[in-house]
Amino acid sequence: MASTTLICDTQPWKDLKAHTEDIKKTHLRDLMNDKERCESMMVEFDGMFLDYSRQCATLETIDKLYKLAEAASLKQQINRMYSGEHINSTENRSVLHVALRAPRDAVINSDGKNVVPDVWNVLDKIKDFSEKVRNGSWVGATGKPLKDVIAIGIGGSFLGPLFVHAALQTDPEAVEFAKGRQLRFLANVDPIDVARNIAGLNPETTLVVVVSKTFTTAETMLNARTLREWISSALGPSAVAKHMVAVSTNLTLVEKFGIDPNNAFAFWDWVGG
Ligand SMILES: O=P(O)(O)OC[C@H]1O[C@](O)(CO)[C@@H](O)[C@@H]1O
Repeated sequence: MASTTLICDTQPWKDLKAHTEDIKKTHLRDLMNDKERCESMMVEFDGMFLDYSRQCATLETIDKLYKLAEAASLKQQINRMYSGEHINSTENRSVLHVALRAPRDAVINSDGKNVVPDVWNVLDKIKDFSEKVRNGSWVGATGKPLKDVIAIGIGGSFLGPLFVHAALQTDPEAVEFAKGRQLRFLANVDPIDVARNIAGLNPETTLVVVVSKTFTTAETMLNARTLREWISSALGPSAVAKHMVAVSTNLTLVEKFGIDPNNAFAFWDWVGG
């Protein structure tokens, strides 16, 4: 059973709080002169290098943080997450975004079912579709390859894709593949933003991706309907199946909206919205 003690009432919290007052008296420049400290605050794993030595923290701080993690039962909580327990108590569900990046042979259960094979089915489907768009074998209603993408979504359904986009902007291979293509984000209901998003784009060569966990979010659905109209008024209603795809947990609503279920990329309740 979960502890009812608030973390701020524990001794490790109080120790850390007192320690922060001490550390404020030391300038970062002096901390950086401590070679042992700096070397201990750099780690490398699998080609990734993390240097957290430029924080106002000493080895004693790290020790106190570990003690706090122990008091919070951090390891046990991580294990509960990985084993699919309903740790999101307000929504009574598992929290398994880790399953989205698990290897094919991993076993991660939610409500008694290994979710990893479903994840890989969708990842393979996304790869297959995006490769067709990239190599031009997926064509729009008038037979032209799709070169530009508008991503509709708000909140996490906007920030997640934006994060990946920002990260890849400095990757030379991604930059090369993105040449001649535009990716735009439509993340609010300001009509000026819609106008700005579609300015200079041709519906014949544009793909619209609607990202919404629920597929009911008012702002997202309004923007999705506006762009559905943009496409169908230019190319006819049947063009929607070629020019709009969705990422959602609610495949019933996706289909009702007019998006081909074959071009709907599912995810699950246990992914945070
Ligand atoms: O992905 P959805 O269901 O469209 O929701 C978008 C956003 O709206 C919220 O539900 C509420 O702002 C966020 O949690 C979420 O990121």
